Amino acid sequence: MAASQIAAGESLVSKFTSGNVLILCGVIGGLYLLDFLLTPRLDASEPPLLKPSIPLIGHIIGIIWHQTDYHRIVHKKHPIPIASLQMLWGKIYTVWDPQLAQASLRTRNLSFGPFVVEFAQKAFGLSAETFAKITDNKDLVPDFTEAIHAGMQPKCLHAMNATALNHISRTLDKVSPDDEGGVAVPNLYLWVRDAITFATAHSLLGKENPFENNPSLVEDLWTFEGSLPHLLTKPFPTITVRKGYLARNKLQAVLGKYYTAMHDVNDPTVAQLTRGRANVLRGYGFSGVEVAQAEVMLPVAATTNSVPTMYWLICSLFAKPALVDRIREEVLPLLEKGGDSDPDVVTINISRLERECPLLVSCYREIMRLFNQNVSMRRILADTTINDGKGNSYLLKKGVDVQIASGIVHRMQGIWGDDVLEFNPERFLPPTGKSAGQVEKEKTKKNAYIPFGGGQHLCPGRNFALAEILAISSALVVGFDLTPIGMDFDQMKAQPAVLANAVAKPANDGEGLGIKLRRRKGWEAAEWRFEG
Ligand code: HEM
Repeated sequence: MAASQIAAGESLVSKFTSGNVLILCGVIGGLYLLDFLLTPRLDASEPPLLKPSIPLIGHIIGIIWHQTDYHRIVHKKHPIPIASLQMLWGKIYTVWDPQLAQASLRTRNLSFGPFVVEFAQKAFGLSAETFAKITDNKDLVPDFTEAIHAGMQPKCLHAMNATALNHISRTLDKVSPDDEGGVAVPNLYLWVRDAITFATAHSLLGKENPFENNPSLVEDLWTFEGSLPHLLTKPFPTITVRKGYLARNKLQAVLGKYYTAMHDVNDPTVAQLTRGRANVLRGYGFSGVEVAQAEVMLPVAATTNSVPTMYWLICSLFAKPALVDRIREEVLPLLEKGGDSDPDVVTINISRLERECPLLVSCYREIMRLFNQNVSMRRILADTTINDGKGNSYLLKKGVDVQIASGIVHRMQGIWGDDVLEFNPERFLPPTGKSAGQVEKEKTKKNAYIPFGGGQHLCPGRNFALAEILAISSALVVGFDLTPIGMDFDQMKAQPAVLANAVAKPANDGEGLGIKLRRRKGWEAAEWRFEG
């Protein structure tokens, strides 16, 4: 290349570069000017404003990028009880103090309803006509919420639990007593995921449930679940979220046939939760196909958090053989052998597990504390003042959104102690002392424990999840030896939870950790059954 050509090229590059630098400076300068002009003016009693490091858009980028973990990042930098985060020229409030979190969750002036509506259109791809049935009928969301609560009354809940768990017992019964070497499960997470998803779909949708004869739907369900954050945020989802979009379509199509055939109405094995929700939608003019479009979310809501919780509990228990021994001791007296006049049938009473196995329950709650990073969203319907019980109050203004992050309060060292980041199986054992100091400490912990949200939208499935997880883990602890394959039980890393889930999943869908599942001596022929 001639020297003149090189010189011409260099000058072009330097012109181009200096041009770019000028544009960049202009953009940054413009952003700062806009930021100065557009910074929201706050009332003195509103939560303090935290401006983003990139003017106007820094917090938005942070939340999209880091999802639920963004709260930890900001709170670490600004360890204050509550804040206003600037988002463009508006703001959201974010609550980090346990008492303020409880106050925000409890007041009816802060509502989840508007998010349900906004979420529905994008997540389910509803037509304008179907969406209008939701927005034109102001009572639809409250009626739907009421149907959820009615469907989770103790009698309905017991029926759901019994169906789900007896379905799971089929998975356990499949482990052959003759197979002394044990059954190799290549991926523990996928094994737990599939067993719980099938069982839950069966208990929700009854014997006609489409998953029964079409196991590939489980994969579709989790593909759809994993793509929810993208369906909500990305433009042109038919192209940009192709796999999730197709999986959702497939699920909606099979469920469309299910609801059009009115199985939810006519099959007595369908859960009241499913029937009640569909009944509300039909009452507002939804066709079977439209019910299916919205109700594609039900099996997702019922599994998305239970599955990883079950997984982390198994990993944390079986990483500590001495702990497994102690829990075994706790569970053994509750088992009844010889049900159904069959000496091999072993029955576990689920309600007794909760009452009589404090260590197992403590482990479950500890897993929930450690792996739950739920962010509850609320919109403020009227100006509201909340206080922290220590003399500080904050004004929350109508129309602003609030985020309440459990991942922060669950990991506050001042509340949980120096081992806050470790799995302490005994942390939630019933307190032994009753001194004023201990009572106060327990109260603080109770306020700082919000894995299921709270108030009107407190998770209605929490008792279903508790029963399901305690029952499966007790059968595993008593009847089986689990030996890790690949890595050890305590080596699996969690990926940060995305905003659509409360509980963190294992990295790479748990790849790298399998198990050898073997029946324990003395329990070779056991057939596991569960009752309410
Ligand atoms: C370990 C398991 C579970 C966890 C950690 C969990 C967590 C949550 C959380 C944090 C919320 C939002 C609460 C709020 O914003 O205040 C929620 C809502 C909900 N959950 Fe769960 N959940 C679990 C299991 C289940 C199960 C098994 C079901 C169904 C059988 C279920 C059904 C629902 C429904 C329908 C809602 C929406 C309630 C409403 O809008 O009023 N969840 N869950």
